[in-house]
Formats: sequence, C-alpha cells, structure tokens
Amino acid sequence: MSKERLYLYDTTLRDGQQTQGVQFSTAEKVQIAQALDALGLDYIEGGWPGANPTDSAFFETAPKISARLTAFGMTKRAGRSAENDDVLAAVMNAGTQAVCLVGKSHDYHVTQALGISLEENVENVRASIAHVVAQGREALFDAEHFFDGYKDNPTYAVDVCRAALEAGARWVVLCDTNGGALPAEVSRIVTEVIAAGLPGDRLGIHTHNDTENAVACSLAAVDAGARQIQGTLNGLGERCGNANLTALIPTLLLKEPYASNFDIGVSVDALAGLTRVSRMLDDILNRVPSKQAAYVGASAFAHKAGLHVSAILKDPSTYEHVDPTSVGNARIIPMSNQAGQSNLRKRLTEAGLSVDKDDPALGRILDRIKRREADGYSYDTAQASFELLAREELGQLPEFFEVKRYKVTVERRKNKYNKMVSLSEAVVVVKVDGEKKLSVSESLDEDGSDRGPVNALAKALAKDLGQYSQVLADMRLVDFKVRITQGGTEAVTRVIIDSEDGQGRRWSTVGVSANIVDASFEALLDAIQWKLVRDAGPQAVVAE
Ligand SMILES: CC(=O)SCCNC(=O)CCNC(=O)[C@H](O)C(C)(C)COP(=O)(O)OP(=O)(O)OC[C@H]1O[C@@H](n2cnc3c(N)ncnc32)[C@H](O)[C@@H]1OP(=O)(O)O
Ligand SMILES: CC(=O)C(=O)O
Repeated sequence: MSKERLYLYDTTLRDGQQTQGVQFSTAEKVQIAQALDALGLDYIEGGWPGANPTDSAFFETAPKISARLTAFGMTKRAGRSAENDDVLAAVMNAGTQAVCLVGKSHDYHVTQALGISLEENVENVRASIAHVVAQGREALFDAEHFFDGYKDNPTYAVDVCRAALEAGARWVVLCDTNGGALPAEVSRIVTEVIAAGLPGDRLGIHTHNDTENAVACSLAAVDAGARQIQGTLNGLGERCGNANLTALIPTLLLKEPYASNFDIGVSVDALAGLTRVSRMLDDILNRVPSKQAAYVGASAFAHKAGLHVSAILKDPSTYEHVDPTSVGNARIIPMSNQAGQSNLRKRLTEAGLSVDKDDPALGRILDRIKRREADGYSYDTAQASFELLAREELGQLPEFFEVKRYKVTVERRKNKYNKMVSLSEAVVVVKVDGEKKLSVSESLDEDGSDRGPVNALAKALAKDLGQYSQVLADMRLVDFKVRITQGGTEAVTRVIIDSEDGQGRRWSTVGVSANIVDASFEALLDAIQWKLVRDAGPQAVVAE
C-alpha cells in the first residue's frame, strides 16, 4: 500500500519568535532555517517581512534551502485593494515561493476586532489570496480562531475557508489560536469540515499548547483527514507554545498508524539529528534544555529505578518505547537511592570497573550511596563523585595527594580608583610526592575581575600538585550550582561543580556541608581526583 504524503510546516521563526523573551537575530534565523532544512521540513516560515527589521533582513539574505521558504502576513485591510495594501505589499516583496496570510474565521472577531461586516471579511480573504496566486506564489490561509469560530457559527467559519480555497489557496490551515480546543473536539470538527466539502488534502492544523494538548490535537486532526501540520522546534510559540515538532516528527516516523500510512519529508536518517537540532536551538536561546522533553530530553532515556535497570540490561525495550539512537539521544543509567545492584554494576562497567555479581563491595557501595543521599548528596547528577566513592570502596582509588589544611578569606577594599571591590584569597596545604606544599591564590582573573572564593580555592588546590600539575593543566570549572537542602534534620548546602578538559570530557561532582566553602572544596577535590584517575592513574603514589 503506498503511503500518503503528510506535510510539515515549521513556524519556529515566526510563531516561535512570538514566545515571550525570544528574539532571534538574522544570523540565528539563518542558522535555524538551515538546520530545519537539513531535517527535511516541507515549509519554513521565516517571519513577517515588513513587521520588523530582523524579519525583513532575513528575507533579504534568505538562505538557499530546499524547503519552501514562506513569508507570513495578514489579509488585506478593509477599504483598500490588495494591490494597494502596504502591509501585504511588504510581504509579497520578500519574493518567497509561498505566502501564508492569516485572516479571521470567527464571526465575533470580524465584527469586534476588525469592525467590518461578515461579507466584507470573506471578500477580503478571497481578494488577498487571489492576489497572492495571481503573482505566481503558493498561497496558504491561516484561519485564525477557526475552532472557536466553528463552535459559535460553523457555517461562517467554513464559508471563510471555502472562499480561500476557491481563490486558489493550496492550504487552508485550521488554527486553534487560543489553544483551548481538546483532541476529541478537533477530531469531530475536522471530520465535519471535510464532510462539508473542504478536502482533507488541502487542510492543515495549527495548534497551541494552552491545555498541554497541542501535539494530541495535531494528531487528532491528521486522524480526521488533515494533511499538513504546523509546529515549532521545542514547542516554542505564543503563550504556552505551539505543537512541538520535536515530539511530533519522531511520533509520525516511528509510531503506528502514522509510520505505515504517511510519508513525511523527514527521513529516518535525518531523525537521528533531531536531538542535536533541539539542543542547538536551546543553545541559541541560552536556555537549559528541558531534561524531560519527550524523545530529545537528557532524561528521556534515563533509567533510575532499580527494577527498570535490571530489566533494561536484559532488553532495553522493556522500559524504552523507542531506541534512543533513532532520535540521536542516549540511554543513561544514573546512580541514586532508587538504584539496585543492576544499576550499580552497569555504572561500574561504564567506568571501567568490573566487579563480580556477588562481590560484597556492591552492597557496601549501595548502602553508602543511600546513606549519603539521605545526608543531602545527589549522585544522580554527580556521576564522577559516584565513581570515586565506588573506587574507594573497591580499594581502587589511589591517594594522589593528601590535603593537610585550607582556608579562604574574602575582603572588601577600595581599589586604586577608590571603588569598593571584593578579593578572595585561598591557601591550600597538601602533601604530594612525600613533600608538603603550600599554595596561595587570589580570586582575580587576568582582566582584574573578581571570580569569588571558590575560584581562588580551585586555583590554589591545582597550583602545585607536583607531578600531577601538568595533568590538570587543561582542566577548567564550567558550572557551579548551589542548593540548600535538607540533610538528615539539618539544612545543608549542596554544591555541584561541572568541569571539563581539553579532551572534550565533562564531569560533575558533588560536595555537601553546612558550610558552603567546605561543600565547594569537597566537590573541587572530587573533580580533580576524577581527572587524575583518568589521566594519571598508573603514576599514582600513595601519600605517606
Ligand atoms: C494569531 C497570530 O499569531 S497572527 C501573527 C501575529 N503577529 C504579530 O502581530 C507580530 C507582527 N505584527 C506587527 O508587527 C504589527 O502588528 C503590524 C506591523 C503587522 C501591524 O502594526 P499596526 O499597523 O501598528 O497595527 P496593530 O498591530 O496596532 O493592529 C493590527 C491591525 O490589523 C488589523 N488586523 C488584524 N488582523 C487582520 C487581518 N487578518 N486582516 C486584516 N487586518 C487585520 C487589526 O484590526 C488592527 O487594525 P486597527 O489598527 O485598524 O484596529
Ligand atoms: C496563525 C496563528 O499563529 C494562530 O492562529 O495561532
């Protein structure tokens, strides 16, 4: 049986840019358009030419893409011809293959927002679409507030859409503009609209996520016969966002009945780039990627509970609905107080530690993790600290050096320009290679800015570690997170430090104490030890 074509239309650069706090630069728009094109989207809506300088500049320097680049705008305003509407002219002047115009399909909005008669609005829609088609462009009509309009006045909502189709629109897109429609309602209305004579293969769906149902409503519309879906990467969009293409694309490619029934422009090979594209967008937006995002989140294939892991090790499909590599994601088995021996052995193997199934050290490690998590530690994220703890229990952690003492002071004082500035100074005394070494460091960066007491401590600790200093030269701290948590009955500070090195490795360590400096020092110490285990293990000597 041959598959039917289902078209995907991306509006990240238009409705996605209507997200509060999101403003793409022209260069970022180009980068996103190219990534969407490589994925295989059919249409990429670049923005509203003429509405703002960035959108206009994007169309002026439009990237060469295979997808249909689409300019967005609104139907002509009343009282002037389509040819004489300056807003529409700016949209047409972008010169794109496809033009999508939004227009009213809810009678209430016609009379209230536009203040014109229902007939005049139908004629404005008809004339605007005819104008686009007459200029040799593919025309799309976004029927704004369609579902709310249909519920109030079905005949009028359908008449507006019919006018757009008769004027030559390739697609009429039924929009749930306020995002309040539910899947069963969408299914019923799309079915009725098709029965009323609007052909399903010319109908699209545009949903918003105000009830967390945008993806479900899009699928309901497809089930009922619509053949184009509009959505955005990572579900960006006005208010709560649009239908999330990052969830829809894998669903359409990997789940039945969609996989058997439809051909979408995205190939199975391109799907493997989805997680990367999703993270690229977060990177552009300077957002921390949502761990729990379906398919592409860091936790989408993280198996924490002991029961899950024991089965996963026998067959991953026991607790995974799809193979993580199909969307470019990866399976994670974090360590935590939810773990059993299966998690533990899997994690130890990944760390290069092979332990027999009945080794009593396994029980000791698990006990220690559970006790420490009760005290406020979190090994779920701090996998490097987990590994060090396990090595210690297994007698496989060399004592590279011994910390004899440390201190850090923070001072506020006037600089030479008579401005109050902070300066931290740290002193660390270690015994390494049988020799006691005292290192002092300040918190000031090369440019003179204060980097704080933890930075001073890190510099002092790594400053003179004898034979190991060379190994640590390419290591740097990249993130520092502090959380006040409840350890036992007391409030304690938990510090998580992320480090990376010149070999592209990134690792997280944890420290817990009532005192933030001690918690930070513990996490720093783990960070350095983990690096030394990796790169200086065989040379390690046990301190006297
Ligand atoms: C549902 C959606 O998300 S559609 C996308 C919405 N996106 C945006 O609004 C972002 C870009 N918009 C803009 O930059 C500006 O609104 C512009 C440049 C388009 C227009 O700006 P202005 O001319 O200052 O108008 P303003 O934004 O105040 O109001 C919109 C006007 O368009 C009219 N209008 C709204 N929809 C339509 C339509 N489909 N067809 C014709 N006119 C319309 C409104 O009635 C209003 O007219 P009025 O000022 O005579 O009352
Ligand atoms: C067109 C559009 O973005 C909407 O109706 O939501």
